[in-house]
Amino acid sequence: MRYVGLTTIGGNHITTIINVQNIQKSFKKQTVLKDVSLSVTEGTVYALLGANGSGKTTLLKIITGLLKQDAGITSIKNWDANKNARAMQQLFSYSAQASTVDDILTGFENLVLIAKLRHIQNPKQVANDLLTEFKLTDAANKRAAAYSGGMRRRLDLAMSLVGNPEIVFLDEPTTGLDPASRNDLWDSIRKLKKAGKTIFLTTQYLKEADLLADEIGFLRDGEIVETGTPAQMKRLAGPDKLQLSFKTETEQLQAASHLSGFDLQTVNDVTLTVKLPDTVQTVMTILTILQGAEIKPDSFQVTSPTLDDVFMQLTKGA
Ligand SMILES: Nc1ncnc2c1ncn2[C@@H]1O[C@H](COP(=O)(O)OP(=O)(O)OP(=O)(O)O)[C@@H](O)[C@H]1O
Repeated sequence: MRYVGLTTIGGNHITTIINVQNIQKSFKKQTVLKDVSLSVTEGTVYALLGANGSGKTTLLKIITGLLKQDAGITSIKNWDANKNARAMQQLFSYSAQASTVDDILTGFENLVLIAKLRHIQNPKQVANDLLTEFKLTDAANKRAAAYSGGMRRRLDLAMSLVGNPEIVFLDEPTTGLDPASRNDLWDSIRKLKKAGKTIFLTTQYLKEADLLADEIGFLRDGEIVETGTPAQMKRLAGPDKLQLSFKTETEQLQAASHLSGFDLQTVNDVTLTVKLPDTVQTVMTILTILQGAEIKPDSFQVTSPTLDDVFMQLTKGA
């Protein structure tokens, strides 16, 4: 087996498994990808973060050989998508935004069908194992049409794992899911990583990238404008904030004077925000100070930086 970019750090081999160099792609006159380069290390999770229409799906399709680039090179384990498509496709699964689940079939039948199409031995056993793994055993014999959005996405992911691929590509795996289903899917993705798989996912959610990824690439205006670990990205976006609302302006002013040692901003006559260098600890300290001063906020909430905040930071830096 050939590898790209094999290096050794402290006795451990670090292997670049996905390599993308200077990719360009336009649709007619619209340039979608100007010049995209990235690499993904074997056994890690890479999150490609970007807004609607930034070109995430286009890049994913190019890396997986579903779409041809205008210029540049991509490879998976040194197989070039345009020259070695068949060999390369054995290595990965691709879970697109549009589900491949067949509504007329049950969850079990969907999995068996895929296993048979891929000439997997013992398709029923494979289907049952995946149903267990993705907590779908109780719904195994229900038609997929009756599945919730979260169950359907889990089934879709299970189907993509038939054949045990080394690399899993997921295009916006949790878009449209409710928070509970999103959490379930995140758990499934973490398990895949623990099982040693390399995962390349696209997302619009900074939080998703933060929770799952080892490395994040931020795609904007056809380029990766920032790359880094979740911690580095979050530093770029700024800290969490505590928003405190009071019943009266007097209370707000009193609170502000007691909290003068913090990084405060006045939103309006009754609302303050406080930057939180260490979210939990700082919130506890602030509430303790207010309690000591007998000032009770009318309401409070912690907000985390959003993709918009990262955008704003990156725009500032541009
Ligand atoms: N086959 C195509 N023909 C013409 N334009 C296309 C085609 N595929 C994508 N585009 C355009 O390329 C741009 C990027 O689309 P893409 O689907 O890659 O973005 P995305 O970041 O995945 O967006 P989303 O988060 O909405 O899925 C969009 O403006 C889209 O309309």
